[in-house]
Amino acid sequence: MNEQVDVVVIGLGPGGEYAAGTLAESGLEVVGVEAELVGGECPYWGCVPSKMMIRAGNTLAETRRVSALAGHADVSPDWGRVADRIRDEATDDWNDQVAADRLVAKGGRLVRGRGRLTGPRQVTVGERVLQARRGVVLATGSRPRIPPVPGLAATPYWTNRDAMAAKELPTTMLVLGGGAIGVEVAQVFARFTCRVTVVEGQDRLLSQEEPESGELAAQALRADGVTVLTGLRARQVSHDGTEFTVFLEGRAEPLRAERLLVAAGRYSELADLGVETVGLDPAGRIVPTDGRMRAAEGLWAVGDITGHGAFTHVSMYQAQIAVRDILDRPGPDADYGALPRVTFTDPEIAAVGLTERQARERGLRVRTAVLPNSSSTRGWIHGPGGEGFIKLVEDSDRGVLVGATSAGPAGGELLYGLNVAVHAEVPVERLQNMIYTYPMFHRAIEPALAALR
Ligand SMILES: Cc1cc2nc3c(=O)[nH]c(=O)nc-3n(C[C@H](O)[C@H](O)[C@H](O)COP(=O)(O)OP(=O)(O)OC[C@H]3O[C@@H](n4cnc5c(N)ncnc54)[C@H](O)[C@@H]3O)c2cc1C
Ligand SMILES: NC(=O)c1ccc[n+]([C@@H]2O[C@H](COP(=O)([O-])OP(=O)(O)OC[C@H]3O[C@@H](n4cnc5c(N)ncnc54)[C@H](O)[C@@H]3O)[C@@H](O)[C@H]2O)c1
Repeated sequence: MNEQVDVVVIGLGPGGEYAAGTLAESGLEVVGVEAELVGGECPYWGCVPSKMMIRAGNTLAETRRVSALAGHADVSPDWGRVADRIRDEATDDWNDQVAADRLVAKGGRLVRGRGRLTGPRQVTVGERVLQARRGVVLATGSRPRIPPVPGLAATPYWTNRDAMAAKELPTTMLVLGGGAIGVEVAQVFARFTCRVTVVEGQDRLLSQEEPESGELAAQALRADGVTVLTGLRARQVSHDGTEFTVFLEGRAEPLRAERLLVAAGRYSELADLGVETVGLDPAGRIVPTDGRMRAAEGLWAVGDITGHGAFTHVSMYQAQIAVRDILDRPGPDADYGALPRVTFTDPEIAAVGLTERQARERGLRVRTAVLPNSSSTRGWIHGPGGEGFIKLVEDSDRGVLVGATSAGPAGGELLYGLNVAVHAEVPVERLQNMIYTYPMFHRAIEPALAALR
């Protein structure tokens, strides 16, 4: 069956769904192709359920601080409440009808199935061949990377999908990987009394971020009873029907646990997308794009597949740019200089732009400052749970911030001001002469600016 349409969007995660819906609303004939659930990883197995868990875990942690601040509270964690809320409020029990209807209400058409490029501006889904007059948007996201550890593939390991859908928590869990997923899930599960061990191959948690961020994450996890092992890799994994046994390099004693969560990064599979039919490398790790998200003639790519940061906000930002380009509307090219990200541990660890190391590697002349929250009035008032810091990275030749980290109880929200400063290249001298509200956590930015060395 051959059909002519204006645009075909393959993959309806956050970026694809936005692009398909917006293009359809603008009057184009749009087909969205989705192999699983409309909405993608974020609402069903990613951001939304994980943040719902974290909200619950943080509530428990806060009540445990009552004794230090306000009296006495007895808390009995109940994972059932969290699992129910994820089923009822977040995922509709992993049913995407509402999202599918939303696309149709905007004028789009949904084709369920796995799409692949079969030539320029052409997508095939099963027997159906869709010819897209304007072009195709590729938004097929990413999947968990399973490291090639001997034995691992044959075991019933968990990925983020199993962790997000868990109706009951295991009593013990090993987490392979101390990145964003590893630390967020480890802390929540520990707060619901699961005994968790995180094994991270690099010498610190959150290894892409500032060293201070990794240290803070490790401190926070340890305070919740998590065992944190860094600089160690698994060399053999097995499962005996009940329990996992994991041998680590350089250690004779194995680790054992009821569950093993693999959180060792994600990858995009291009081999089955037919990208070679439009001149792209099917063995590539990402789809390279220009500033307008163009990947080839009549092809745009957005989201995790572009390799510019596996975040929902990146996918949606890119989708906005691709939509503008498809509709021939003016607007700036994609700019990743002020890419914000937040790891939702308690305390939240947020960052924008370059780390100190990245800035130095780019040959910038760098001044930095690190200020602990405890040195600010608000940090001191907050007491337990107020741990964190502000770190600033300045390109001293230009006198602007090129990176910043804000960690603390509101670290993610506080990042917004720093995000604007980095994005808009606000001169440090101007930042030093504005009024900072007393006694907010963000007030620590003022002395941090003064401490740049
Ligand atoms: C546990 C977890 C927590 C996260 N938390 C956050 C967070 O707090 N904040 C944040 O910004 N990001 C977070 N992320 C990352 C975020 O979920 C992803 O960056 C985002 O979902 C990527 O969007 P995307 O548009 O690239 O597509 P995806 O969400 O990856 O969706 C791609 C869609 O394409 C479909 N598809 C794939 N191949 C085909 C095909 N051939 N044909 C048809 N359909 C296809 C898939 O079924 C899927 O629905 C988290 C991720 C995880 C796993
Ligand atoms: N709050 C958020 O925005 C949020 C939350 C979760 C996930 N995400 C996104 O999803 C992506 C995937 O998350 P992730 O945590 O799986 O990946 P990640 O890339 O953030 O971290 C993976 C970690 O696993 C380690 N690792 C890899 N192989 C290993 C091995 N064999 N043994 C031990 N450690 C190993 C890596 O060194 C790395 O630190 C993130 O990069 C992020 O973009 C975002």
